[in-house]
Amino acid sequence: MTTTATVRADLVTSAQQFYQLGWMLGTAGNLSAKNPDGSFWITASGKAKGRLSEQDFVRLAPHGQVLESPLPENRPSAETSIHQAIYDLFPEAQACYHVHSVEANLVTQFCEGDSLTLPPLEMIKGLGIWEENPQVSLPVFENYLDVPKIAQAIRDRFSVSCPEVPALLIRHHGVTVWGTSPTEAHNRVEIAEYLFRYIVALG
Ligand SMILES: CSC[C@@H](O)[C@@H](O)C(=O)COP(=O)(O)O
Ligand SMILES: [Zn+2]
Repeated sequence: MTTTATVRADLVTSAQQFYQLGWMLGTAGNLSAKNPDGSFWITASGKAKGRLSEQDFVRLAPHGQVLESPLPENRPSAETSIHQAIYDLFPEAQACYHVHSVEANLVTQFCEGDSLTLPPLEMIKGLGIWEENPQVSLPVFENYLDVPKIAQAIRDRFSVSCPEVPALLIRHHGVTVWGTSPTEAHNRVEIAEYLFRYIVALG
């Protein structure tokens, strides 16, 4: 059974693994996952992601009200508005993960306008695309200092046209993925990062 404690344990484990892969260095990135009551736990802002504890989170209502804060100084991630946009747009999403890798930034040079063509590799199945020779693009968003402006751009674009994959790239920043469980979101981060590494290696 999923409890609010197991949700945080999953997020701590993923953060440690992503940190070890160099995708959550310093305080970079943020992870969230929903609870059975519709609230969600999100990493508190500015925490070192390689050394998270279950205290380093905030539980929020869908509209952002703080419901629980294990440490009084905890503040929700600066990028909470992006997680909220994903949960509002995709009701099936139960977890939303955002990481910063070097490759996610290097692929910027291969973007065409506001999308990045993904290579037609078997690994694309991990993003839910079951086609032969799939022609799939990843949506790309500009990176604004004002994070709610990024969230609004995501809402505007995805409410008109659904992304082909459960992921998006913020230019010069990092990838955000979502899934129907923390495990699925974790796997999708790994798949997205594999595709970025492949694109960069291919040149
Ligand atoms: C290394 S600073 C990165 C931040 O500006 C931001 O992009 C980020 O991913 C982490 O912000 P946080 O507020 O800790 O969730
Ligand atoms: Zn970020």
